[in-house]
Amino acid sequence: MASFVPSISTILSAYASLSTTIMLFCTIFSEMLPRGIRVYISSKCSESLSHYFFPNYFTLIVEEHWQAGTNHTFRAVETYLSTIIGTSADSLHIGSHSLVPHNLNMRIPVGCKTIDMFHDMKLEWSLHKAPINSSGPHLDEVQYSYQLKCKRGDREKVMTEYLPHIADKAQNILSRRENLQIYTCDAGRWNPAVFKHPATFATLAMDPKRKAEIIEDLDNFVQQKDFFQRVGRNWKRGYFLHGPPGTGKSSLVAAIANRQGYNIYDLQLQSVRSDAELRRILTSITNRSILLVEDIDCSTKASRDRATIRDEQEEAGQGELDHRLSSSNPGISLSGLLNFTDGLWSSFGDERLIIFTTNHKDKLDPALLRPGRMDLEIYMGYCTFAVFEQLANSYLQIDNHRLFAAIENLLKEPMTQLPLEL
Ligand SMILES: Nc1ncnc2c1ncn2[C@@H]1O[C@H](COP(=O)(O)OP(=O)(O)OP(=O)(O)O)[C@@H](O)[C@H]1O
Repeated sequence: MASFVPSISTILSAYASLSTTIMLFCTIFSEMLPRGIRVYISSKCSESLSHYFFPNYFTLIVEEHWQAGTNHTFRAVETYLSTIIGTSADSLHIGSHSLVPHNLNMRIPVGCKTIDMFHDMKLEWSLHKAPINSSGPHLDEVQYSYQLKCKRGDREKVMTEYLPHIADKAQNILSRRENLQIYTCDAGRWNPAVFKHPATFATLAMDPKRKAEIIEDLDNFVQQKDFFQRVGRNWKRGYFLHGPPGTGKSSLVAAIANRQGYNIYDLQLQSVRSDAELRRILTSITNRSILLVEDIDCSTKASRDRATIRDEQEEAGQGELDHRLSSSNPGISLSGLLNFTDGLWSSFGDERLIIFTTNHKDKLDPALLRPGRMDLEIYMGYCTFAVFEQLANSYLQIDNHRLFAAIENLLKEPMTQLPLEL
C-alpha cells in the first residue's frame, strides 16, 4: 500500500508558498485597499470570529458620541466604572484636578479589562479607541467606546436592570461631586478645569430686591421640569447680563454656578470655526450646566448689528468685506448662534442656563435680544448706596458709620470723570 506521508521537502515548500501567499494578501490588504474597505472587512472578520469562538457571549458597545451629540450613557458608564475598577483592573489611568487627598479620578487604559459583578452576572468592561471615519478637516480625531461582554442569556437582565442601575449610580455620584468644572473649548473639544470661584449670593453686592428676584427665578426654574414639559418647552433659561466693566457680571455667573451646583461651559465664539463645529460642541454640553458667552458684543460677527455690517460693506465695497469676513476667520453666523439659543437644536439636554454678558448692550444685534429669546435681563450698574452698605458689611463688617449719610449723598450725584492722577 502506498504511503501518503509527505516528505519534509514537500512540507517546507508548501509552508513557503503558503507564507508567501499570506504576505502577498497582507500587503494587498494594507496598502492597496482604501481605509474604509479595510475597516469594514476587519470588523466583519472579528465579528464572525468572536461569534464562532464565543457563541454564548453578547457585546454591548457604548460609543462616546451618539448621533450629533455626546452619548450620556458613555458618561454614565465612565462615572460608574471609576467607582468599581480599583479592584479588578490590571492597570489604571489615574489623575486629578487638585491635590485634595482621596480625590483621584480613575479610568481603565485602552485595551484593558475590568470585571463587575451584578446579581450573579459576570460583566466584562473594556475601553477601545478608533479613528473617526471622517473626510472633514478633523482627520486625526478618535472616538472612544466602552464595550461590555456578558453571557447571551444575561442580555435581557443587562438591558433592563444593569444599565438603569449604572445610570442611577452615575446620577448620584455626579450630583454629589465636590468639584464643579469650568470647560473651555479648544479645537472643537471641551477641556475641563476645576472651578473654585469664591463668589456666592452672600458676597455679591447688588440691589437686594434684584438679588432676591434672581434667586427666586433660579428656584422656580429648577422646580419647573414638569411645567416645561407640559407647555412643550425646552427646560432651559436665558439670562442676559449687561453693565459697565467691573460691576460684577462674572461674579454673578460664579455665584449662580456655586448655588446651583452647575458646571460652566465658557464659550469663546471667536474660536468656533463653523456652524457645524458650533453644533457639535454645544450638543456635547452636559445637563445641569451653564453655557456662558462673555462679551458677546466683541466675540463674533453674529452679535453685530446688521446695519453696522451694511454700513461697513458700503464703505469698504461689498466684495472686499465679504472676503475679509470669510477668509480671515469664517466664524459663525447669526443664524448658527440663534439656532442654538432657541432653535430646534437647543432641545438637547435638560436644566441648562444660557448666559450672555456684555459691556455694550447698544452694540448688539436686536435680533439677539428680541422678547422671548432671553428670559431675564439683569443690569449690573455702578455702586448704589444699598450696594455700598453690603460691601462695607462684607469687607469691613460694619452696619453703620458716621460717614454713611455723606456717602449716600455722594452716590446720588451724577458720576463725574475722576482726574487721571487719582
Ligand atoms: N457687585 C459686586 N459684588 C461683589 N464684588 C464685586 C462686584 N462687582 C465687582 N466686584 C469685584 O470686582 C472684581 C471685578 O468683578 P467682575 O469680574 O465680576 O466684573 P465684570 O462685570 O464681569 O467685569 P468685566 O465686564 O470687565 O468682565 C471682582 O474681583 C469682584 O470681586
